[in-house]
Amino acid sequence: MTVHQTDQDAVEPEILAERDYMATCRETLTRMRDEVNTMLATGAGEGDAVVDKYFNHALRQFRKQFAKELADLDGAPLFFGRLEFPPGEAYGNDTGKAREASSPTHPPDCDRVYIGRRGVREDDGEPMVIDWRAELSRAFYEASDQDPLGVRVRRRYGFDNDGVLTAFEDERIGEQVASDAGSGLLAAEIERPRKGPMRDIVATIQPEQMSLVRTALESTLCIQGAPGTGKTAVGLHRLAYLLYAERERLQKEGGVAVIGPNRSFLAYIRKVLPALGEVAVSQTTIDELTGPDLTVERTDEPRTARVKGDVRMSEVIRRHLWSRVRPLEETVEVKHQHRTWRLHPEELAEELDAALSRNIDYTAGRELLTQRLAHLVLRRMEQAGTSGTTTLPQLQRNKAIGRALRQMWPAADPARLVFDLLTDADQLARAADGVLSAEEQQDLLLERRPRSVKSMPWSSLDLALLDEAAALIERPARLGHIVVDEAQDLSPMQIRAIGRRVAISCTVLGDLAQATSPSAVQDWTDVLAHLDLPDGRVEELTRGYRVPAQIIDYAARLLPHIAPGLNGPASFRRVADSLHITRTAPEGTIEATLAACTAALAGEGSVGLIAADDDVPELHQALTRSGLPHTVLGTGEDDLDAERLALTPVTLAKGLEFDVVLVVEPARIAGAEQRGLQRLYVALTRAVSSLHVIHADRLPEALAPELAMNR
Ligand SMILES: Nc1ncnc2c1ncn2[C@@H]1O[C@H](COP(=O)(O)OP(=O)(O)OP(=O)(O)O)[C@@H](O)[C@H]1O
Repeated sequence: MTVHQTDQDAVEPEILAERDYMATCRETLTRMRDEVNTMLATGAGEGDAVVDKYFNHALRQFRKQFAKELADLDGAPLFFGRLEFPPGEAYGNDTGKAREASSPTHPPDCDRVYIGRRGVREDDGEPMVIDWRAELSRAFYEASDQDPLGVRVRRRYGFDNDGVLTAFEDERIGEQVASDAGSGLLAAEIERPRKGPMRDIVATIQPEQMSLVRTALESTLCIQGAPGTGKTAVGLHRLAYLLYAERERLQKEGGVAVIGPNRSFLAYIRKVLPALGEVAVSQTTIDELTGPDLTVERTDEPRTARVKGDVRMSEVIRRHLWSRVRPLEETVEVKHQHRTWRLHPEELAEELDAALSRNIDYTAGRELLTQRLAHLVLRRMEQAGTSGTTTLPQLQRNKAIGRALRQMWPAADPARLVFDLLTDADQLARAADGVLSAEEQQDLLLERRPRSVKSMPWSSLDLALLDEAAALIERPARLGHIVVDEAQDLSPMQIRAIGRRVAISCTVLGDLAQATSPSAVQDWTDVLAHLDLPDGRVEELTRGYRVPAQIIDYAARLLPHIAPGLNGPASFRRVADSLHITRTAPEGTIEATLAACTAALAGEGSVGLIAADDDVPELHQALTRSGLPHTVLGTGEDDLDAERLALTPVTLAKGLEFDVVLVVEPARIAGAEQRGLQRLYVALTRAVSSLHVIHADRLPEALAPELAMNR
């Protein structure tokens, strides 16, 4: 492998040439975007304003979207790799492009393919940069000595913090020279100081990750992986890939969505898909999905949470809803045009049975019954020769039929249904008989019944119950593909809520060792069953990229206590001096923390100060008093761009990462909840470069001081 690097004084001619080509590509991209904007402004190609109104609207929408996709993102490099093929192999021989020494893509002796975040084309349509998702780009990630895929040389570029091309590594494929090609640039990319939200990994995505990214749309994947193995990155890149490969089909099936645990997490990942050219993906939390107009105001006790999250609740809700449907014991008198038609109880029961036997959802069944009752009357009228101009819709609006329907098949409100189950022991007992034990029913009931449904303080798990009820009443709209991150914390009922919205497939990401919710599923096959996608595959990522070996080994001491069946990841990197543990006197913790923050801010990159939720206000005050600028996560906009130091309540730390992490008082984190050790494992695995643990209280046993040496 040849590595080329600029030094300050002399820039290699080849690097200069590559920079020139980058500049040309950038100019072309700007031109492409300007053209689209001009077409938008002038309405070029649009038809008549009245006759072609809808066509014009669609064309404008398409162009607006395209202009957004062509936006040049913060000067991100337009290509990050290059492949050399024998002449004619990549582009064919009749591309209309003459082979000349000066042409970057068509020199005399080869075809060169530049790989980037999006495709860039010359005015005549010739490709200048190929989208990383195109078939031609596959070889960049997969070509090996054993299977060169036609590639002679693979080049990877290195960039400085301002996105200026400063280095490249060449790898001759098929020459069987042992090398760790790309690993230098991969380590540099991982260690590049962070500021603000997560970035894409498209330049350095690894083979084991790429094979998951490129898995066909039909396949549902559950990806288990230790912290920092790239699950989130893989999920987001898979979505970008699927949108490229199957855009029309996905649009037809309702589009795509990403579901994350909370808004802080979504703020953290929000820039990855736009950087890959995908600007229109909805990113939402599980609570927003299940309770779009409601706010979570309460957390359930672990015992209650376990019952509420349990899949048996679906049966309780189903029974409760359908128990409202019942035959009428009295005759219904339908008055129409001065005559009265009588519907007797046995006829009503027959119509009800017929509607029920269709097995359709509650609202559709209700409509069907109205129709059948109206039809029954109309038939009578016809038999008597008195139907005249009477129509079915007229009879459906008849008051007596409406009243009968309200008694036999009352309209249902999901909030009311769940409210009744959680506050009325008798109604719950009827619906849960033989499904939940008496103790479980007791665990479900609220201690004090709120005055009305409107004043009910809902918990996150309640929202999944509401969603279950709502879906029985009327099926929700579906999406082509859904990516679910941090899925280890979802309850079976929450997973069902996602499953019923999936039209084609799902990518589910998580780490069972990081499960902190008492109602969480225990295993990935159960997740697939609750999604109703039993043919999905469980995959595992085992190579850790984020966390240096010393830190992950330290955190992994907790694994036997929190997830005995799981191994820690094999870390890709060791970073000298990456783990520090400081024991202070109780009155010295705040001071030591402030000193550690100051020291961390003197270096580069992001700093995460992670503490038990209850300790955050005091730390916030101390940081403010000391004049240390910081963001407190979970308090509004979660603007990770604004400050380098993020004070992070530990319950919001999942999925995030920082160059330097300070964890304050592990014992308080571990002691704050039933799965506190899992929570601590999450906190200890957020660091890219260094972890500093500060404590006055005794450390949890697995992290005992005699084992925890400073390194
Ligand atoms: N191939 C790669 N190239 C460069 N960086 C990578 C690669 N794979 C992962 N990373 C980086 O490693 C870090 C961890 O990735 P990610 O957040 O996707 O991991 P995760 O498995 O979801 O972790 P967690 O379980 O903690 O949520 C991120 O900064 C990501 O950019």
